[in-house]
Amino acid sequence: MIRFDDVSYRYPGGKDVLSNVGFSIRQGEMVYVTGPSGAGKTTLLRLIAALCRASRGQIVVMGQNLSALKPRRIPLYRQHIGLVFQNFNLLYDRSVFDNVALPLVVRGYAYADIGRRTRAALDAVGLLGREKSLPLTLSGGEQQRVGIARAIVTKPALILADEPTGNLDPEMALEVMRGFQRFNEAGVTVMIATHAIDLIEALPHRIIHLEHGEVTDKMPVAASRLGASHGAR
Ligand SMILES: Nc1ncnc2c1ncn2[C@@H]1O[C@H](COP(=O)(O)OP(=O)(O)OP(=O)(O)O)[C@@H](O)[C@H]1O
Repeated sequence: MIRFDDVSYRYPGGKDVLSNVGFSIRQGEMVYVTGPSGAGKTTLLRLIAALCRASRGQIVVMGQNLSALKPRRIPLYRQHIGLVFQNFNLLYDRSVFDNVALPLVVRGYAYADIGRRTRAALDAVGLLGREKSLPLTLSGGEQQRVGIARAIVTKPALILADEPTGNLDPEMALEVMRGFQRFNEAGVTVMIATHAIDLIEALPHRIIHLEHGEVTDKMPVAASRLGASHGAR
């Protein structure tokens, strides 16, 4: 589904923020990208979403070599990807329904299809009853679930989520992570950049851990376990 071969990336005028990164992800996998602030997690997801282009190396996603992807083909490529952001990126003067329906409207779906698909996406995140609400009348966890419904409404093969629980309390964060798990169980490949090591320890996971822009075997340790080992001493 995703293959990185010796990929490096530098922002214009800067130094490498990703260096010689290599990994592959099979269709249907659920992968967390971890690492300290500035390690390159967001950059990695941006490369997969074709929001930027590798400076060196090769990235192949869903059979598409991204270095060879023509700019005019990028919107079509992105139709297969659902993007979820930390700050929800909702339109606050539009209803929950309108927010979720937006990708379908942009893509010119028929009116009846828009209603059916939007309600199915809202149902999948447990928000069917809130379609007429404005986002600000929802809790943080519910707003993030609106963002997730919008990301899945086009039935993407791949979901990329950048720190999706960063603005949520632990209970809501777990609920959101479990939602991603359910989509993964339905066959969607999911990749989530997160600091929330404690949270993902409780969930089935594969981790790609970054340090200073490099993939490393050195795994993060949950704060809860650090506490336990201090207690044992
Ligand atoms: N637009 C930009 N121009 C120049 N440098 C950038 C830009 N965006 C990010 N960087 C740098 O690239 C490095 C990796 O940033 P990135 O946002 O990918 O890290 P991250 O692991 O997602 O961090 P965080 O957990 O804080 O979100 C950082 O050193 C950052 O300062």
